[in-house]
Amino acid sequence: MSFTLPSVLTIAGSDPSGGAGIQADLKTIAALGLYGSSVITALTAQNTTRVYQVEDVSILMLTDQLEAVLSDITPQAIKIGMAGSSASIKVITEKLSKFPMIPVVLDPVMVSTSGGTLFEQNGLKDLTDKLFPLAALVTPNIPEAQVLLSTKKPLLSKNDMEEAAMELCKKYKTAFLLKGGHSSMEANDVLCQNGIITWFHGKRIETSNTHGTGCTLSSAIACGLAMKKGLEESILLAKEYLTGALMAGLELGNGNGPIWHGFKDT
Ligand SMILES: Nc1ncnc2c1ncn2[C@@H]1O[C@H](COP(=O)(O)OP(=O)(O)OP(=O)(O)O)[C@@H](O)[C@H]1O
Ligand SMILES: Cc1ncc(CO)c(N)n1
Repeated sequence: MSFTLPSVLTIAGSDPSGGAGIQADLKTIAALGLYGSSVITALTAQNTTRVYQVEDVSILMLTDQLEAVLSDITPQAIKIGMAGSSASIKVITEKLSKFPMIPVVLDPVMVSTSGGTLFEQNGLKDLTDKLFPLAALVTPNIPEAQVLLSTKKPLLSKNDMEEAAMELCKKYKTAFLLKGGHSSMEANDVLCQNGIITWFHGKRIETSNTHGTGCTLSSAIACGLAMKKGLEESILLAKEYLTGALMAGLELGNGNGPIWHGFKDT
């Protein structure tokens, strides 16, 4: 008996400790029952405690990876995480613009949970000018939203988050899910789509093992879109999966540990 599966492509950086980046994305996609392919933008040497080193793959290698995957196992949705340099962003934009019908979820990764820099700010203009217009959804956390809005305002209250999501939506003319993991409230995320605000409520789980939560959420949303679910339903399902993976209570590593992507099977 043969079968096929919807496929999700992740374009992101590698995390050798397995909790974030490409590794988190592929685990999420497999756990949700879809086929995952991956294009690596950068290698990182990191673990749950810190980022040791970051090295972009060559532009030629990035180009060939994108061509190899897109010409063969064309995905039904794409997640972009750590985008790499301005030059990488240009290649990704050029290749993806040939597939305008594939929905893109863009996680504008800037800093790791452990505090390491994963994106050079001089690439910011290319990220926002070139990649944002390709995205069906952009998923910043609170510090990333502050950078994108050029503000130091704390964005801690419900009202602050709603206003920031609205401003992001207006400024960059696409949908934004502002994630509340870094707020002092429950783990609530706010969506602004076409000027309409929708909240996604999540219970805050008392843990410091949150390495890769953002990567997991964005790739899970891409899975929903690949299954032809609407944006709101995809976010709801992604939050539910992420909450389960956090609640599983995995303890690994000496820092902000990973979550358990395989919790559904145990
Ligand atoms: N302690 C927690 N309990 C429940 N949900 C959480 C917790 N921390 C974060 N989340 C959820 O995880 C998702 C990612 O949010 P967060 O703001 O932490 O993103 P991030 O900083 O990009 O993640 P990452 O750690 O991968 O860089 C959001 O849906 C957020 O609500
Ligand atoms: C490769 C990579 N992408 C994203 C993040 C953000 O969690 C990380 N720590 N590492």
